[in-house]
Formats: sequence, structure tokens, C-alpha cells
Amino acid sequence: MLATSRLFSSIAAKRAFSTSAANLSKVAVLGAAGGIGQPLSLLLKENPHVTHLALYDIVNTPGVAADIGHINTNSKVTGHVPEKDGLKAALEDAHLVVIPAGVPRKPGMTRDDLFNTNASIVRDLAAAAAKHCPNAHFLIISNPVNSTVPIFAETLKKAGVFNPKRLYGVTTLDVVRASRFVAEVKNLDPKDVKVTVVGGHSGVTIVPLLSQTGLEFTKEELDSLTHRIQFGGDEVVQAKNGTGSATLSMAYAGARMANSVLEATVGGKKGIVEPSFVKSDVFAKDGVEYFSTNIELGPEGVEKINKLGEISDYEKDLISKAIPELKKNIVKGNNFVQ
Ligand SMILES: NC(=O)C1=CN([C@@H]2O[C@H](COP(=O)(O)OP(=O)(O)OC[C@H]3O[C@@H](n4cnc5c(N)ncnc54)[C@H](O)[C@@H]3O)[C@@H](O)[C@H]2O)C=CC1
Ligand SMILES: O=C([O-])CC(=O)C(=O)O
Repeated sequence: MLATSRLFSSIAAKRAFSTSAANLSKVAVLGAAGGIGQPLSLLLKENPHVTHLALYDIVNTPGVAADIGHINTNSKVTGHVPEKDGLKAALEDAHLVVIPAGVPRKPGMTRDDLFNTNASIVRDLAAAAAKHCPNAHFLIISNPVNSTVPIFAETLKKAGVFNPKRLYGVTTLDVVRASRFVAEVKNLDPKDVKVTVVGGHSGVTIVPLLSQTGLEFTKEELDSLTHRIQFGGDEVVQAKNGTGSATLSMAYAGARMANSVLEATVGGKKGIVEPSFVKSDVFAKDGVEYFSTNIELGPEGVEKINKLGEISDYEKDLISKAIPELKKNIVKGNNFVQ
């Protein structure tokens, strides 16, 4: 748990000076018994901002909650299944809802191949969230993120409770991977390598801006790193050989994103920047309603959406390939609800 300790050491230090209950909050995880859900819930149990961790899944959450609930941090842990209004109980009073519910890929599948199963799961969870915790912050992990975020937004809109500042498609894993892969090639410590990744979360829609790292790359390095960052998920899907996709690295990335949102919204910390697939004007002129760039978080959620900044011709070309695919994915999500 070294990485976890590092992730939360700054909060732990802060907590020693400020234990005000008003700074703490309920977090619900939907899909909590799954490959991502379990390690993510474990990491959230270590987060001192969390007062109550509500674990919801269609199966097995009583066991997961009993297990995680023995960890001696301050938060209460409850497990919920659909019976006895479990979803309502998990969502009511939630400040943050993290959603890794849905099926993962098998070799040979694209993320879009998950649409038929996951779209309705995400829509139904969004409808429940609209009813029971309309003001919460929502982190969407379920794939295909490029479509599930529009689905979640459209469902909230239908219920008249959509707040674009509080809906985040989780693309953190792309920057976690990019940092690791670039550090490997350049023989650096990943903690010193920050890579901005923009666009969406699938194949060519994932656009790393390697020109902004301050590092030099040969054309060969650019090609292979760009490909590895865009298709990093496939490496795990193939290695897992039919048993799923990234779960542990995703739990790490999801816990980092959740912590950043908590730090900004309840911890009062300023200047936190994370990438996220949000409602954005950056490519609105091209008909792209949602786009991931670095966003600055504040007490209300998304405070400022950064533009791309200066990018190379190589990256302009990548963007031009990402835009039509993104547009298609977003329209598909929107149409599913309308
Ligand atoms: N955004 C990202 O970067 C990443 C996204 N993912 C996506 O996350 C999702 C989950 O992946 P895994 O945890 O590996 O899958 P998994 O199959 O291990 O777990 C999914 C869980 O969702 C639950 N579930 C299904 N329907 C539900 C419903 N209606 N309500 C609540 N829970 C429900 C299942 O019972 C299961 O426990 C997949 O769609 C996967 O593609 C995976 C890795 C990275
Ligand atoms: O590849 C997948 O299907 C899961 C995912 O989104 C990732 O690992 O980035």
C-alpha cells in the first residue's frame, strides 16, 4: 500500500491539523463488487475526506463492505444491493458518486462494443442519481466513456438536474499510463513526468501532447509512445486473456481523481488540475460537445477548462483524426437517451 500511502499522505498531514466534520463526506461507489470497484473502494477507505463509503452493486456488496469495513480508518462502510431500496440508500446524501458499473472488454472488442450492455446500466444509474442525489459530483468510469458521459448528462437533463460542473468522465488512467510509458523510454522517475492527454477515452480519440512535456523525442519514439498511450488498455485486455481489462491501475487512477475532487470541493484546496472528459467549449465549434483537457477544480467542481495550448503539427494531425470519432461516440450517447 505504499502508493496509496503516498497518494493520501498530504491529506493525512492536513487532517492532523483539521478534523472538522464539515470537511468530510459520503462517497458512493456503484459497481463496487467488480474488478475496479473492490480495489477502488479499498483505496477510498484510506481517504480521510470520506466519512461514509456506500458500496452498491447488483451482487456481493454485503461481503465487500464487511471486509473493507474492518479497516481501521474513520469512515463507516455500508453495502447495498437492489433489494430493500439499496440504490436509494447508497445514493441519498452522497457528495461524490463513482461509477465503475458495467461489463469490461475481452480481446478483439473495442470499447464501443460495450455500448449495448453498458448504456442502459449507466442510464438507469443516472436516473436514480437524478432522484436521490442530484447535487452530487459524478465520476464516470464505465466504458465507452465517450458515450456514457453524454448518456449520464442527457438523463440528468431529462430530470432537470444536469450540472456540467459536476459530471466528469474519468480519463486519469491515460495520463497515469502516459507518465509511466514516457518515463520508461526516457529513463526518468514517473513522478517527474507529466503528460497532458486530451480528447476522449478510446483508441485514436486519446491524444497525448508529448510536445508539451519539455522532452525531446525522435519520430520513432513519438510514433511508438503515441500508439502505446492510445492503446494501453488493449495491452491489459490481451494480457488478461478474456478475464477482463485494467482494474488495479484503474482503481489507482480513479482514487486519484476522486481524491482531487474531494480535495477541491470539501478540502478547500485551490489550483488542483486533473484531466477529465467534461462538457467543454474547446471543440464545440466542430460539434464536439464533450472533450477532455486539463481542468481546474474548485469548490463547485469544474472551475476552469484549459484550452489545448500550443501543439505540434503531429498533434494537430492526431486531433483531426480524433474529432470525427468523438463526435460519433457523443451523438450515439445522446441519441440513446433522447
Ligand atoms: N475509464 C477508464 O479509464 C476505464 C474504464 N473501465 C470500464 O469500467 C467498467 C468496469 O470494469 P470492471 O470493474 O473490470 O468490470 P467487472 O465486471 O469486474 O465489474 C463490474 C461490476 O459492475 C456490476 N454491475 C453490473 N450492472 C450493474 C448495475 N446495474 N448496477 C450496479 N452495478 C452493476 C457488476 O455486478 C460488477 O460487479 C467496464 O465498463 C470497463 O470497460 C475499465 C478500465 C479503465
Ligand atoms: O481497455 C479497456 O477496455 C479498459 C480501459 O478503458 C482502459 O484500460 O483504458
